[in-house]
Amino acid sequence: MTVEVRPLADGEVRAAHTLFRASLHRGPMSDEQWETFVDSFEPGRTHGAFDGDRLVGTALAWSSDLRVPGGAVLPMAAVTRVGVRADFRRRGALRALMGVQLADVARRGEVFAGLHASEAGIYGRFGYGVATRSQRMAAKGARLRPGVPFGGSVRVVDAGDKVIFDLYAAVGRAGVGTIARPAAMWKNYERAWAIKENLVTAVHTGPGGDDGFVTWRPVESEGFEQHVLQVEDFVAADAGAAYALWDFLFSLDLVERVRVWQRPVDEALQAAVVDPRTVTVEGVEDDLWVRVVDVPAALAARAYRPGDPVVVEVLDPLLEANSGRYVIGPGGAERTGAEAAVAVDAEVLAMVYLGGWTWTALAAAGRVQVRDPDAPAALDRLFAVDRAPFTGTYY
Ligand SMILES: CC(=O)SCCNC(=O)CCNC(=O)[C@H](O)C(C)(C)COP(=O)(O)OP(=O)(O)OC[C@H]1O[C@@H](n2cnc3c(N)ncnc32)[C@H](O)[C@@H]1OP(=O)(O)O
Repeated sequence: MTVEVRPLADGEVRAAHTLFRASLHRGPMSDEQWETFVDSFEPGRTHGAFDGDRLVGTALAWSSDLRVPGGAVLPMAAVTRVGVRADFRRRGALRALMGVQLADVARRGEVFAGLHASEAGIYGRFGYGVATRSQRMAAKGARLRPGVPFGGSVRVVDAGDKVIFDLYAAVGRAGVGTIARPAAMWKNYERAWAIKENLVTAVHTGPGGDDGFVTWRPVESEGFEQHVLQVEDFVAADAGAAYALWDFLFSLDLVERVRVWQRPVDEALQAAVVDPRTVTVEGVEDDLWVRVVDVPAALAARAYRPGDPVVVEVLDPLLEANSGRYVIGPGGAERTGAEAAVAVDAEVLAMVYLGGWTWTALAAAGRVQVRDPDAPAALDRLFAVDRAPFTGTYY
């Protein structure tokens, strides 16, 4: 038995979406819901896996991009809606989908693929690694300390106001690890507005104009006096805008707790509040899983800090063109015939690429083959970044 994978025609996409929803134990969309969703597929980028003429699995991609250390922005396929029929699991449908999809991403000249994983055990085998992480936080009775630098004003905008679409592109992309949000990604907002979900958005205006926004769903916890604000989206151009939005959230009436599930791991909210115990870090979790699809292009595009050059061998049996040795130094990276000081697979390369993990830590964990014991520390000097990489866009 072989599974065949091909791009789906527009008329086949609804069946694929129903299959994907079933893989998450959800029922099909109503016609009304589908109306608001149908154009969230990029033509030619939804793949189907077939057993004969029966659709057994699906995966899609959107055209996005990724900011890398040094500031370059490189094309990235945002992969999502991956699912296989319950009665066809563990028969190679996902493997076939991943193979065809990654080849398609490479053919399109996209340097990366990126996804959010439902389970952490799935995607490493296909060369995806945890490139950015985020912290999940809850605040109860929190107040910012006097002296936390922020200002400006916050306004609540009407449901359906698309001001945040352009605002994200204008102010949300400064950090390493941030990605473009193609129109299809905003469909979740449009769908929530269309079916009148209680999704509230507030925008911060700083000295230079609008520079951040936060979106939340209020959930009643114990009576109307005690709501939990579940923050879904939190975008800020800088720390001043972020603290102004935190201050606004903390100040709202009839709120028992504010929960935010994705903030940068190096945001020091506990140090910015009067009582650090009013803010709980509930977990540090994988954010974006990245697959480096074009290793020479990716290595050449990011910036490196001063230090001695190091030769790294990349082992990538799935995308064999990436395999080989690269000399990496302050001036850039290129292929070399010289002997390698370390060797890594595609998953580990993705983990260190944006600076979210150090080479020394991954070497200590047995994830880097070390041939020269000085090499991991030398690579840490080259790959160092100022801020922890953070994506903060869930899709
Ligand atoms: C980006 C996103 O959309 S994330 C959402 C992913 N989808 C889901 O979680 C929905 C529920 N799950 C499913 O639909 C399926 O079980 C999938 C997509 C996770 C896997 O599909 P399958 O067709 O069963 O995978 P396939 O048979 O190709 O397995 C390939 C390999 O992955 C492994 N694998 C598959 N699923 C899992 C899992 N959940 N955890 C760990 N390993 C897994 C298999 O054991 C196999 O390993 P091997 O290469 O060492 O033999």
